[in-house]
This record gives sequence, C-alpha cells and structure tokens, in this order.
Amino acid sequence: MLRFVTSNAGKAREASQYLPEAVERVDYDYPEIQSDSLEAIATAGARDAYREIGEPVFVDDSGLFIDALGGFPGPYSSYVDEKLGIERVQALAAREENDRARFRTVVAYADDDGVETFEGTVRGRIVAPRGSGGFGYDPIFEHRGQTFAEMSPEEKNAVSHRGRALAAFGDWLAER
Ligand SMILES: O=c1[nH]c(=O)c2ncn([C@@H]3O[C@H](COP(=O)(O)OP(=O)(O)OP(=O)(O)O)[C@@H](O)[C@H]3O)c2[nH]1
Ligand SMILES: [Mg+2]
Repeated sequence: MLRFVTSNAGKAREASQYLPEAVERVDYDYPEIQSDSLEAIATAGARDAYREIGEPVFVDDSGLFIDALGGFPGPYSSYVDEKLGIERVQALAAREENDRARFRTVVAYADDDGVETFEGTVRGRIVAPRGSGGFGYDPIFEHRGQTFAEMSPEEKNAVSHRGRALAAFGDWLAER
C-alpha cells in the first residue's frame, strides 16, 4: 500500500488508476516552500509529510508553464488558479502569438533512505475552455486536438505529465 499525501482529490483519483499497488490518500496540506523548482518543492514536501506521518509517503507537485508568459504560472499554478481562475489565465495567453505550454509533475517519494523524485512533462497549447472532465487547468490545455477535460481519465493518464511521472515511479518501485 502506498500513501499519497495531497489536498487535491483530482490528483488522488489519477494516481490510484495508475500505480500497481493500492493507493491510500492522506489529506494533509503540507507546507509548500516557495521556489521556482517543482523538484525542490516536492522534495521538501515529501520530507515534511514523512516526518509528520511516520510512514513512507509520496507527494506530487505540478504546474502549468506557458511559453509566451515566461513559464507563468509554473510553481504558482495553484495560487493563480485560486486568485485569478483559469479563464483569466487563458485570456492572458490569448493575447500572445505563441500558444504553446507544458504541464510538469514531480512526484517525490520519502522513506528511511531519503527522497527519490520522478518527473513527467507533456506539451500542448492553451485554448478557450472545452470539456467537463479532469480538474484545474484541464479545460484550457489541448494535447493533439483534445483538451485534457475532453479526455477520459484513462486517455489523460496515458499521455499526461502525472501519468508519465507515476509510470517512472512505478518502474522504480517494481525494480527496488
Ligand atoms: O489542468 C490541470 N491538470 C492537471 O493534471 C493538474 N495537476 C495539477 N494541476 C493544477 O496545478 C496546480 C498544482 O498545484 P499543486 O501541485 O501544489 O497542487 P494542489 O495544491 O492542488 O494539491 P497538493 O499540493 O495538496 O497536492 C493546482 O492548481 C492544480 O489544480 C493541474 N491542472
Ligand atoms: Mg499545493
């Protein structure tokens, strides 16, 4: 059994569909450090959550990086979603010629041996919102003609930043 520490139910749903072992969600909002690096944020979070919970845990730190906006909102994606909302982020991006963006996830796993990180990236374009699935920025992120909110959970996992990071994590767990 794997413990996934996250305040985000959408992330937890995707992880349990993906990993070979059962995933138990721990709804603990660990303090997030301020950094430009998802690796640094996830590593500090996993360490903190492991200390708090006393059992091996993993966390997921993700962000949407819009090329024309210098990678904004990046590590601040959660804060920006809360304060502005995805429509206003899309409106900012729509003023630019270049509509390219990427999603990144860093999964960090902590146990007695320390912290291991696993990364996943997917490229796409920022579009006017479409679709009702997924969560967060999914309706404005288009990958190969479909937004993430128009995909089934399985279709999204097969190509997504999170799916790729979890696949790398799963491979590492299997070989350990
Ligand atoms: O369209 C999306 N598709 C995704 O697949 C996805 N994954 C994350 N996000 C959003 O990006 C921010 C990450 O912030 P984040 O990593 O700190 O997560 P969080 O604060 O929601 O939960 P957690 O930190 O307790 O795990 C949050 O606004 C998430 O909603 C996504 N948006
Ligand atoms: Mg967070």
